[in-house]
Amino acid sequence: MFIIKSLNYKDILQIRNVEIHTGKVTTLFGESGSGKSTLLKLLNRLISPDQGTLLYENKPIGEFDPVLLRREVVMLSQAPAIFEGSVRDNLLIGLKFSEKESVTDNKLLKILKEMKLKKGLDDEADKLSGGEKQRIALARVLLMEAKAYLIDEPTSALDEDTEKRVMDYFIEHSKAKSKTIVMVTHSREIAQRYSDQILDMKNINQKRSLSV
Ligand SMILES: Nc1ncnc2c1ncn2[C@@H]1O[C@H](COP(=O)(O)OP(=O)(O)OP(=O)(O)O)[C@@H](O)[C@H]1O
Repeated sequence: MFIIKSLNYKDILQIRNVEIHTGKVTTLFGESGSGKSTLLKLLNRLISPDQGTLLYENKPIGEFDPVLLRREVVMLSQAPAIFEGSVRDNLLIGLKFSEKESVTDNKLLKILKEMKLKKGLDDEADKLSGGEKQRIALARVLLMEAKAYLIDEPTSALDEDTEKRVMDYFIEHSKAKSKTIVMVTHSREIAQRYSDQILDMKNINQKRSLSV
């Protein structure tokens, strides 16, 4: 799905050769500041490389319309965006952005259950806890049925048990539909449990690894 060669972004990231495969889980693992979020932003065309090759579906990513690209390659950033309004509004907003058909309350209730969220669809979203907001954001992304999900520490605010249940569902559901996942985590256990490929950011970022 993505091919990266000799990529350079400012003094932050240098990647010689990385391939991110369709339908697989690729995990970016590494110390704080190693460029994990920067790589996700490159894959979503929020920023562009200074040098090198970044292909999406075998075409330079710069040739894609950014809005259309972001409907296919959906990013969930570290601090989940929660808007004023109800839980329902917040779940459906991704579908609106993608200009996709809305879904029934039953489907929304089912996904809340899978996310282990005991909240009603009419509850106010900005009153939710940090971990609840993360799960709403994750559910919103899942509902979009995009081709790829770029998820940046999506469960960092959850307790271990809830994190495992939510991630089990997210990964199983996505894999069953051949979605591509690129995720950032600081948890070695999460990385090992779910990944088809783990990119050690110290190693792909050669400049940093040489200086270590
Ligand atoms: N636009 C920018 N201009 C200059 N420096 C930046 C920019 N964006 C990020 N950086 C720096 O690049 C480095 C990598 O940032 P990034 O957010 O990608 O790291 P990370 O691996 O995701 O870190 P964390 O695990 O702490 O979230 C950091 O030192 C950060 O301060």
